[in-house]
Amino acid sequence: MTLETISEQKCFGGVQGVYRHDSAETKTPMRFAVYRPPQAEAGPVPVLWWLSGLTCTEENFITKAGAQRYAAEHGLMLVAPDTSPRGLDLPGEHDDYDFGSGAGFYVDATEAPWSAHYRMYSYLLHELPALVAAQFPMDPARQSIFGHSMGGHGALVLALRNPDRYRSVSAFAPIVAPSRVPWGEKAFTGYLGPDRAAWAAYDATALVPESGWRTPILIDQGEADTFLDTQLTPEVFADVAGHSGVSVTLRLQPGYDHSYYFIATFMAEHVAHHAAALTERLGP
Ligand SMILES: N[C@@H](CCC(=O)N[C@@H](CS)C(=O)NCC(=O)O)C(=O)O
Repeated sequence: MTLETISEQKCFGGVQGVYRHDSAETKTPMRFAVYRPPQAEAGPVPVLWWLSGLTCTEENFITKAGAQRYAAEHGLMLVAPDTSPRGLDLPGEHDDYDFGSGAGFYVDATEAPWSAHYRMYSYLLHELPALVAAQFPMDPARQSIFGHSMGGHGALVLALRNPDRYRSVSAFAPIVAPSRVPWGEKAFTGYLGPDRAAWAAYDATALVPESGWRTPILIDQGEADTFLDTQLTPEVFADVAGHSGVSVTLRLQPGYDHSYYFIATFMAEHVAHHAAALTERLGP
C-alpha cells in the first residue's frame, strides 16, 4: 500500500496531513486527511472518523470545523476521507451537486456504471481503516465516527451496521431517512436501483431497530437550516430509535443554519462525546 504525502503541517502540537493512495475499492486515487494529536508521538491513539456532506472533499472539515484543537486536548486522531471517487468521467457524473462526484452517499453502488467505482461503504469499512492502521499510530480497538448531512447519514449507517467496530456515533444535521427524502431517493435510485427493498441497508431509520446499538447518539440540528424539513427530518430517526431502546439526544439549535459555522460552534461537545466513549475502560 503506497501512500503519497500531499501536505503536512503542525497544528495544535500535532500534525495535520493530507495523503493520497490508489484505492482497490474505487479503482481511483483517493485523498484523505489525518490529524495526528501530540499524544500520537508516544503510541497508538483512538481514532474519530469524520464524513463530510455534499460537494465536500477531504479539505472542508480540516479547514472549517476547528476540530483539531479538541482532538489534541483529548488525544484523538481525526481521519476525514473524500466524499466520492475522483478523476473519473462517468456519464452525468459531474452534472449535479447531489449525485456523482462529491456525492457518493457512502454506499456500495450496485447499478452500472457506478458499481465499478462508487464503493465508499467498503472503502470506509475495510480499505481505509487498514491503510490508516498500517501507516499511522492508530488504535484499531478504539474507533468512533461522526459526520455532517450526507456524512451524518454515512456515519449513522456505518455505526448501526457495525456496532462492534465503533464505540460512539454523532451527527450534525444528518440525513436520517434517505429512502424518504429527495436527496436520498435520487442517490439511491442511481446507485442502488429502483427496488426500495435494497435501500434499507443504507437507511439509518430502517436500520436502527435491529442494530443492537448501545451508546447514546448525539445529533445537533440547526433550526434555521433550509434543508431541515425537506431533506433531514431528524425527529423521524429520534422517534424510531426511542421506540427501539436506542438513546438519541436530538438538540435543535435556534438560529443555526446548515453551514460549517454551525458545525464549528458545537464541535467541542461532539469531540468530548466521542472522547468519553473512546477513553472509557471496557470490561472488568
Ligand atoms: N446548496 C448547496 C448544497 C451543498 C451543501 O450545503 N453542502 C454542505 C454539506 S450538505 C457543505 O458542507 N458544503 C461545503 C462547505 O460548506 O464547506 C450547494 O449547492 O452547494
